[in-house]
Amino acid sequence: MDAAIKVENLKKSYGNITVLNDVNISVKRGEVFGLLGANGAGKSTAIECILGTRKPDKGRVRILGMDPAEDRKKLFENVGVQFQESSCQDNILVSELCEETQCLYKDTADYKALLGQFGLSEKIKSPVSALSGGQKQRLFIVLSLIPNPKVVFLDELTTGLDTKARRDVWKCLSQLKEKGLTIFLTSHFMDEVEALCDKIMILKKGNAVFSGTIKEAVENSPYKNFEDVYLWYAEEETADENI
Ligand SMILES: Nc1ncnc2c1ncn2[C@@H]1O[C@H](COP(=O)(O)OP(=O)(O)OP(=O)(O)O)[C@@H](O)[C@H]1O
Repeated sequence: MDAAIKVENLKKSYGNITVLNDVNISVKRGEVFGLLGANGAGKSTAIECILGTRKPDKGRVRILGMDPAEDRKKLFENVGVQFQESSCQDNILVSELCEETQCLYKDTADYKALLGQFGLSEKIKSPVSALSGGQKQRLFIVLSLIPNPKVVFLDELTTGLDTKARRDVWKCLSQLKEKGLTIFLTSHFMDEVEALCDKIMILKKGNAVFSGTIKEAVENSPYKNFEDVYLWYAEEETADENI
Protein backbone atom coordinates (compact mmCIF):
# COMPACT_ATOMS: atom_id res chain seq x y z
CA MET A 1 0.00 0.00 0.00
CA ASP A 2 1.21 3.52 -0.80
CA ALA A 3 2.47 5.58 2.12
CA ALA A 4 0.05 8.27 3.28
CA ILE A 5 2.97 10.71 3.40
CA LYS A 6 6.18 10.24 1.43
CA VAL A 7 9.00 12.77 1.53
CA GLU A 8 12.18 12.23 -0.45
CA ASN A 9 15.42 14.22 -0.25
CA LEU A 10 13.81 17.39 1.09
CA LYS A 11 16.22 20.34 1.18
CA LYS A 12 15.64 23.92 2.25
CA SER A 13 18.06 26.75 2.97
CA TYR A 14 17.47 30.33 4.05
CA GLY A 15 20.36 32.24 2.49
CA ASN A 16 23.46 30.20 3.24
CA ILE A 17 21.89 28.46 6.27
CA THR A 18 20.69 24.95 5.56
CA VAL A 19 17.48 24.30 7.54
CA LEU A 20 16.57 20.91 6.04
CA ASN A 21 19.27 18.65 4.70
CA ASP A 22 18.09 15.66 2.66
CA VAL A 23 15.16 14.67 4.85
CA ASN A 24 13.32 11.44 3.99
CA ILE A 25 10.02 10.50 5.67
CA SER A 26 7.56 7.71 5.05
CA VAL A 27 4.31 7.51 7.07
CA LYS A 28 1.90 4.61 6.55
CA ARG A 29 -1.86 5.09 6.56
CA GLY A 30 -3.21 5.02 10.11
CA GLU A 31 0.19 5.70 11.68
CA VAL A 32 1.04 8.49 14.12
CA PHE A 33 4.36 10.08 13.15
CA GLY A 34 6.20 12.52 15.41
CA LEU A 35 8.74 15.01 14.08
CA LEU A 36 10.95 16.04 17.01
CA GLY A 37 13.82 18.45 17.53
CA ALA A 38 14.97 21.47 19.51
CA ASN A 39 13.70 25.00 18.82
CA GLY A 40 14.92 25.95 15.37
CA ALA A 41 15.72 22.37 14.30
CA GLY A 42 13.52 22.75 11.21
CA LYS A 43 10.19 21.09 12.15
CA SER A 44 7.84 23.88 11.08
CA THR A 45 9.83 24.47 7.90
CA ALA A 46 9.53 20.74 7.14
CA ILE A 47 5.74 20.80 7.66
CA GLU A 48 5.40 23.91 5.47
CA CYS A 49 7.49 22.33 2.69
CA ILE A 50 5.52 19.08 2.96
CA LEU A 51 2.20 20.94 2.72
CA GLY A 52 3.46 23.02 -0.20
CA THR A 53 2.96 26.33 1.63
CA ARG A 54 6.73 26.87 1.43
CA LYS A 55 8.77 25.95 -1.62
CA PRO A 56 11.61 23.52 -0.89
CA ASP A 57 14.89 23.91 -2.78
CA LYS A 58 14.85 20.24 -3.63
CA GLY A 59 12.88 17.08 -2.96
CA ARG A 60 9.69 15.22 -3.78
CA VAL A 61 6.59 15.14 -1.57
CA ARG A 62 3.45 13.04 -1.94
CA ILE A 63 0.49 13.11 0.45
CA LEU A 64 -2.12 10.42 -0.31
CA GLY A 65 -0.31 10.05 -3.65
CA MET A 66 -0.83 13.72 -4.51
CA ASP A 67 1.67 16.51 -5.10
CA PRO A 68 0.75 19.24 -2.58
CA ALA A 69 1.98 21.99 -4.90
CA GLU A 70 -0.10 20.80 -7.87
CA ASP A 71 -3.18 19.06 -6.45
CA ARG A 72 -3.93 21.63 -3.75
CA LYS A 73 -7.71 21.64 -3.93
CA LYS A 74 -8.18 17.87 -3.95
CA LEU A 75 -5.47 17.40 -1.36
CA PHE A 76 -6.94 19.83 1.15
CA GLU A 77 -10.32 18.08 0.98
CA ASN A 78 -8.50 15.16 2.61
CA VAL A 79 -5.89 16.86 4.78
CA GLY A 80 -6.45 18.80 8.01
CA VAL A 81 -3.90 21.27 9.34
CA GLN A 82 -3.51 22.84 12.77
CA PHE A 83 -0.74 25.41 12.92
CA GLN A 84 1.10 26.76 15.97
CA GLU A 85 -0.54 30.15 15.55
CA SER A 86 -3.86 30.58 13.84
CA SER A 87 -5.54 33.93 13.38
CA CYS A 88 -9.19 34.79 12.86
CA GLN A 89 -11.54 37.76 13.16
CA ASP A 90 -11.71 39.19 16.68
CA ASN A 91 -15.40 38.86 17.46
CA ILE A 92 -16.30 35.72 15.56
CA LEU A 93 -18.13 33.10 17.65
CA VAL A 94 -16.87 29.54 18.00
CA SER A 95 -19.99 28.26 16.17
CA GLU A 96 -19.52 30.80 13.35
CA LEU A 97 -15.88 29.89 12.86
CA CYS A 98 -16.78 26.18 12.75
CA GLU A 99 -19.59 26.85 10.25
CA GLU A 100 -17.32 29.00 8.06
CA THR A 101 -14.78 26.19 8.04
CA GLN A 102 -17.51 23.64 7.23
CA CYS A 103 -18.61 25.72 4.21
CA LEU A 104 -15.19 25.26 2.61
CA TYR A 105 -15.59 21.49 2.30
CA LYS A 106 -17.99 19.01 0.69
CA ASP A 107 -17.95 16.20 3.20
CA THR A 108 -17.55 17.40 6.79
CA ALA A 109 -17.58 16.05 10.32
CA ASP A 110 -20.25 17.15 12.84
CA TYR A 111 -18.46 20.09 14.48
CA LYS A 112 -20.76 20.03 17.53
CA ALA A 113 -19.71 16.44 18.22
CA LEU A 114 -16.05 17.42 17.79
CA LEU A 115 -16.43 20.37 20.16
CA GLY A 116 -17.94 17.92 22.66
CA GLN A 117 -15.04 15.45 22.25
CA PHE A 118 -12.55 18.24 22.88
CA GLY A 119 -14.42 19.63 25.90
CA LEU A 120 -15.67 22.82 24.23
CA SER A 121 -19.48 22.33 24.06
CA GLU A 122 -20.10 25.10 26.57
CA LYS A 123 -18.08 27.55 24.48
CA ILE A 124 -20.08 27.18 21.28
CA LYS A 125 -21.62 30.67 21.56
CA SER A 126 -18.49 32.36 22.95
CA PRO A 127 -16.37 34.74 20.88
CA VAL A 128 -13.11 33.02 19.93
CA SER A 129 -11.27 35.99 21.47
CA ALA A 130 -12.77 35.11 24.88
CA LEU A 131 -11.32 31.58 24.94
CA SER A 132 -8.28 30.77 27.06
CA GLY A 133 -5.05 29.81 25.27
CA GLY A 134 -5.66 26.12 25.87
CA GLN A 135 -9.28 26.34 24.71
CA LYS A 136 -8.18 28.09 21.51
CA GLN A 137 -5.57 25.40 20.94
CA ARG A 138 -8.27 22.72 21.23
CA LEU A 139 -10.56 24.71 18.92
CA PHE A 140 -7.83 24.79 16.27
CA ILE A 141 -7.51 21.01 16.53
CA VAL A 142 -11.31 20.77 16.05
CA LEU A 143 -11.08 23.04 12.96
CA SER A 144 -8.39 20.79 11.49
CA LEU A 145 -10.73 17.79 11.89
CA ILE A 146 -13.85 19.41 10.36
CA PRO A 147 -12.95 18.37 6.77
CA ASN A 148 -13.13 14.73 7.90
CA PRO A 149 -9.49 14.40 6.87
CA LYS A 150 -7.62 11.18 6.11
CA VAL A 151 -4.39 12.86 7.20
CA VAL A 152 -3.93 15.57 9.80
CA PHE A 153 -0.89 17.77 10.57
CA LEU A 154 -0.70 19.02 14.15
CA ASP A 155 2.14 21.45 14.95
CA GLU A 156 2.86 21.49 18.72
CA LEU A 157 -0.59 20.15 19.40
CA THR A 158 -0.75 20.44 23.17
CA THR A 159 1.49 23.43 23.89
CA GLY A 160 -0.40 25.58 26.40
CA LEU A 161 -2.84 22.89 27.51
CA ASP A 162 -3.22 21.89 31.16
CA THR A 163 -2.53 18.31 32.24
CA LYS A 164 -6.14 17.11 32.02
CA ALA A 165 -6.72 18.81 28.64
CA ARG A 166 -3.55 17.20 27.26
CA ARG A 167 -4.70 13.76 28.36
CA ASP A 168 -8.15 14.40 26.84
CA VAL A 169 -6.57 15.44 23.53
CA TRP A 170 -4.41 12.29 23.53
CA LYS A 171 -7.51 10.15 24.11
CA CYS A 172 -9.41 11.83 21.26
CA LEU A 173 -6.47 11.43 18.89
CA SER A 174 -6.04 7.77 19.82
CA GLN A 175 -9.71 7.19 19.02
CA LEU A 176 -9.33 8.96 15.67
CA LYS A 177 -6.24 6.87 14.95
CA GLU A 178 -8.23 3.70 15.62
CA LYS A 179 -10.65 4.86 12.93
CA GLY A 180 -7.73 5.06 10.47
CA LEU A 181 -6.65 8.71 10.66
CA THR A 182 -2.97 9.29 9.79
CA ILE A 183 -1.43 11.85 12.14
CA PHE A 184 1.76 13.89 11.56
CA LEU A 185 2.64 15.84 14.68
CA THR A 186 5.40 17.89 16.24
CA SER A 187 5.83 18.06 19.98
CA HIS A 188 8.30 19.12 22.66
CA PHE A 189 6.72 16.75 25.22
CA MET A 190 8.29 13.33 25.31
CA ASP A 191 5.50 11.79 27.43
CA GLU A 192 3.10 12.79 24.69
CA VAL A 193 5.34 11.34 21.99
CA GLU A 194 5.57 8.06 23.91
CA ALA A 195 1.80 7.96 24.38
CA LEU A 196 0.91 8.65 20.76
CA CYS A 197 3.65 8.03 18.20
CA ASP A 198 4.27 4.81 16.26
CA LYS A 199 7.32 6.29 14.53
CA ILE A 200 9.48 9.33 15.14
CA MET A 201 12.19 11.36 13.46
CA ILE A 202 14.58 13.53 15.45
CA LEU A 203 15.96 16.54 13.61
CA LYS A 204 19.15 18.26 14.67
CA LYS A 205 19.94 21.44 12.72
CA GLY A 206 17.97 20.11 9.77
CA ASN A 207 19.58 16.66 9.73
CA ALA A 208 17.64 13.53 10.63
CA VAL A 209 19.73 12.05 13.44
CA PHE A 210 17.21 9.29 14.20
CA SER A 211 14.29 7.73 12.37
CA GLY A 212 12.34 4.71 13.60
CA THR A 213 10.24 3.53 16.54
CA ILE A 214 10.62 4.77 20.10
CA LYS A 215 11.79 1.28 21.10
CA GLU A 216 14.55 1.43 18.47
CA ALA A 217 15.54 4.93 19.61
CA VAL A 218 15.94 3.65 23.18
CA GLU A 219 17.79 0.49 22.13
CA ASN A 220 20.30 2.46 20.06
CA SER A 221 21.13 4.87 22.90
CA PRO A 222 22.86 4.46 26.28
CA TYR A 223 19.68 5.56 28.13
CA LYS A 224 16.38 4.00 29.19
CA ASN A 225 14.27 7.08 29.92
CA PHE A 226 12.91 8.41 26.62
CA GLU A 227 13.50 12.08 27.50
CA ASP A 228 17.19 11.30 28.13
CA VAL A 229 17.25 9.30 24.90
CA TYR A 230 15.75 12.22 22.98
CA LEU A 231 18.28 14.70 24.44
CA TRP A 232 21.13 12.34 23.61
CA TYR A 233 20.14 12.43 19.94
CA ALA A 234 18.96 16.03 19.71
CA GLU A 235 21.29 18.13 21.79
CA GLU A 236 24.95 19.11 21.63
CA GLU A 237 25.47 18.28 25.29
CA THR A 238 24.86 14.86 26.82
CA ALA A 239 21.66 14.00 28.67
CA ASP A 240 23.66 13.72 31.93
CA GLU A 241 24.40 17.44 31.84
CA ASN A 242 20.68 18.17 31.81
CA ILE A 243 19.79 16.24 34.94
N1 LIG B 1 11.39 32.82 6.77
C1 LIG B 1 12.57 32.54 7.31
N2 LIG B 1 13.68 33.20 6.93
C2 LIG B 1 14.89 32.92 7.46
N3 LIG B 1 15.09 31.95 8.40
C3 LIG B 1 14.03 31.28 8.80
C4 LIG B 1 12.71 31.52 8.30
N4 LIG B 1 11.84 30.65 8.90
C5 LIG B 1 12.58 29.92 9.75
N5 LIG B 1 13.88 30.28 9.70
C6 LIG B 1 14.99 29.68 10.47
O1 LIG B 1 15.02 28.32 10.15
C7 LIG B 1 15.35 27.54 11.29
C8 LIG B 1 14.26 26.47 11.50
O2 LIG B 1 13.07 27.12 11.92
P1 LIG B 1 11.74 26.27 12.20
O3 LIG B 1 10.68 27.27 12.53
O4 LIG B 1 11.49 25.35 11.08
O5 LIG B 1 12.16 25.45 13.50
P2 LIG B 1 11.28 24.56 14.48
O6 LIG B 1 12.01 23.27 14.62
O7 LIG B 1 9.88 24.50 14.00
O8 LIG B 1 11.38 25.39 15.83
P3 LIG B 1 10.36 25.55 17.09
O9 LIG B 1 10.44 24.29 17.88
O10 LIG B 1 10.98 26.71 17.82
O11 LIG B 1 9.00 25.85 16.53
C9 LIG B 1 15.51 28.52 12.45
O12 LIG B 1 16.88 28.79 12.60
C10 LIG B 1 14.77 29.75 11.98
O13 LIG B 1 15.32 30.91 12.52
